[in-house]
Amino acid sequence: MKITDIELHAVGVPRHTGFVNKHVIVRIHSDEGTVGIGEMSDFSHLPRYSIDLNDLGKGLKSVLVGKDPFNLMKINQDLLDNFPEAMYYYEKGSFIRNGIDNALHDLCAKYLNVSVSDLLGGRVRDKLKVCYPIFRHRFMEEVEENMDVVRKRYEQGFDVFRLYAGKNLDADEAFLAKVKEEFGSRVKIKSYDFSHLLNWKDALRAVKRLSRYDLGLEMIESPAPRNDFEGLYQIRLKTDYPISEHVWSFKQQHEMIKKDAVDIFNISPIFIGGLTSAKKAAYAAEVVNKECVLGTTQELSIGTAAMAHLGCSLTNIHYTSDPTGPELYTGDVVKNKIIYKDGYLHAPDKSIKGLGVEIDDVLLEKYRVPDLSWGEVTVHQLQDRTSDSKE
Ligand SMILES: O=C(O)C(=O)C[C@@H](O)[C@H](O)C(=O)O
Ligand SMILES: [Mg+2]
Ligand SMILES: [Mg+2]
Repeated sequence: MKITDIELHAVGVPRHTGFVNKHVIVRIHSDEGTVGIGEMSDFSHLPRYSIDLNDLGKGLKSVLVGKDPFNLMKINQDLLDNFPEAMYYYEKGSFIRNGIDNALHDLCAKYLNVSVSDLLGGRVRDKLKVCYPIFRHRFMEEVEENMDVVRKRYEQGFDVFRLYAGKNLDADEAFLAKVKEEFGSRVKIKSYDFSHLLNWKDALRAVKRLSRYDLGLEMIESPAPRNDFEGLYQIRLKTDYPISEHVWSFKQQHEMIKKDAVDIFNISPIFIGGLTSAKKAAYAAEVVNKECVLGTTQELSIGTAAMAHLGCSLTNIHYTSDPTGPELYTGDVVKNKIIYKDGYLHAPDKSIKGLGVEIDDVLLEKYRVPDLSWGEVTVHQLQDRTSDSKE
């Protein structure tokens, strides 16, 4: 089989917070007539430049057209040559590689008439426990807004949440106290995510203060600046809570392994550049006896389906994971959205070939945007995924 063409479609999908995220939906065509779909998720992260999709399409065609899609390892090497990994969390080249790699998995699985799960080593589970994100408080009045989010999502079946913390500890503390008072042990807050905003000592002080409201805390995420391996190591020695960090490059993961800087690797195909690379990162974690959680950039259903297949194939996931994108957005671009029930992300049925989701062309047109250009957004909005313009 040979790749014959690549399609890239930019879409802008609003979240329930009003924040609009731009993604690129991928189609990879082959000379067998089989078409693979993928998703370059959430370009709406800093740095504040945008990619010209016409130029990107030409570049990807020059790399991929004529190649056998089953040569996944070689194609991933070629993609890395063209879109090298960087020591940066939101490297857009990783998003590009991810969209191509998950589309190639869809294409190959469809050609073999199997599920993507069968290309990833099969399943150890059919669903993943996940948590709903509570975005960062900047102002005290956001506490009640976030309590409403917990109430609404609890009614929907989510009983585990994660808190982005550290900008307004008074508000964080007030929120946790309210959750404990109103929900008791019915709701769990599985992590405080400091998003690399604090140095490790400030994060440690915040952990000591907020863990007075330990509502089932599983981990502390990103409690030091990006690539501060010493800082992760220091806080890891000084708190009983497991430390987790996102994996955004193999060099970074290697440094964290050498430093013994974390307990948990937070692995998302989007940040490491695809399912193929995410498997490598998860297996490296297993080799050094570290746990993984499936992270997220908050993908649409195509990207989330790829992550569900991956997460259900991994043996070293025992904490609550994060992919809830289809529940955060007001829309999607597929005919059959990913299913969440009782706080679990359900992987697509293995009897459905490929990723198990199908593009809805009407919705694709509904959400289509001309490019990945930036609108008027503030750093606060970008960091906390909100349309609220209070500064
Ligand atoms: O765990 C994290 O860190 C995130 O989920 C980062 C968020 O910014 C995510 O990428 C989002 O877009 O909500
Ligand atoms: Mg995080
Ligand atoms: Mg994101």
